[in-house]
Amino acid sequence: MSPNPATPVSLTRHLLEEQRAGRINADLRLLIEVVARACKSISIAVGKGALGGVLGDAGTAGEASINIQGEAQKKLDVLSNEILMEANAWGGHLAGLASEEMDHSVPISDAQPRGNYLLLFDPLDGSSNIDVNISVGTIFSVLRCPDGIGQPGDEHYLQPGTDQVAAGYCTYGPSTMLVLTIGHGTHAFTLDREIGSFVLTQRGMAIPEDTKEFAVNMSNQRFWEAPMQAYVGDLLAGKEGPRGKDFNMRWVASMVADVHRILTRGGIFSYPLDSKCAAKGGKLRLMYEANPMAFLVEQAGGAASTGRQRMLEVQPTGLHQRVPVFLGSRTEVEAAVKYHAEHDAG
Ligand SMILES: O=P(O)(O)OC[C@H]1O[C@](O)(COP(=O)(O)O)[C@@H](O)[C@@H]1O
Ligand SMILES: [Mg+2]
Ligand SMILES: [Mg+2]
Repeated sequence: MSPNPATPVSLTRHLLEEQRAGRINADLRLLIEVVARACKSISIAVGKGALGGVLGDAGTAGEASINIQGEAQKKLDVLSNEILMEANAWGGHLAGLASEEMDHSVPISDAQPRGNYLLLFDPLDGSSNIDVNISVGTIFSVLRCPDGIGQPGDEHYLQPGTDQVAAGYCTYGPSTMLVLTIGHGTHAFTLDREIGSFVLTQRGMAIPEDTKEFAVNMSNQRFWEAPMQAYVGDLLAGKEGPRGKDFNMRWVASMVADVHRILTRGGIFSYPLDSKCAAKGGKLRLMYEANPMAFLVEQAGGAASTGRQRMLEVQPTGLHQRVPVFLGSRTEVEAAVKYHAEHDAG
């Protein structure tokens, strides 16, 4: 439902209304505001592109800088991480944070009393698209810090996605948009560059149940498991095939952009297990990519799965754990899961 443009609702006002309704407390509201402010700074850096000297690989003297994922970091990966770290360094509402770009979580040491929340983020999603001016983004997830512990360690972040108290992403595209849930629907805010604040532009996003659009990196097809081969084979067979309808395909290779399209008009996004990434458990990360996106999608009436389990019920075993991902329009995710279940049942 599009809000009344005559009375724009800023993110601050929206969160205050949520607080008055008892759906969020002041600490969590403040945390989300701080993350949103950091995303505004990242949006400015991304928008400058070559003029800001932010394109290209991090690292010096031809020496690539490799993160814990074994991936060469981009300058914007590092800069976005620093912006989020600095914005949250004063602590207050936060006990600790963890990032795709850092090996271990970082406790907010000098925050007295210690904050109640843990923040996880993918500071720059879609890194392979940075240098070619295609939409990229930031993804974040918020958990409660367990009571009765001193400074949180990596083990305290290993909570299932159902325990998230907030999740969101910011996409840096033609416009900068923040999409957010605190467990009461999924809402979209557009950055009004003139006034410098996020304004509510879509309240209660709703993913259509059915879809004719799928998103997957088809170049990995020969490495997929048999059920995934069969599932996509039937999509490609179109209306002459067992699915009885034609499907279109999209792949931006920025998860934020592909998921934003799905939250806006439906579809299914998948990054399945394949023989190239099987040893790692998948390509995408559970804690700061799959879980926050799954929370947003479910709150918009969609579904999210590993292909074999509801994403939000996966018990995490590692901060940078990877999982297969299927999310989007409910009936289509259920169809993909059914191919895996039938295969596994022999
Ligand atoms: O290069 P591929 O195989 O198409 O993978 C693209 C996927 O990898 C990612 O770029 C991984 O995220 P990062 O850029 O944060 O590492 C996703 O955004 C995207 O969906
Ligand atoms: Mg990512
Ligand atoms: Mg990233």
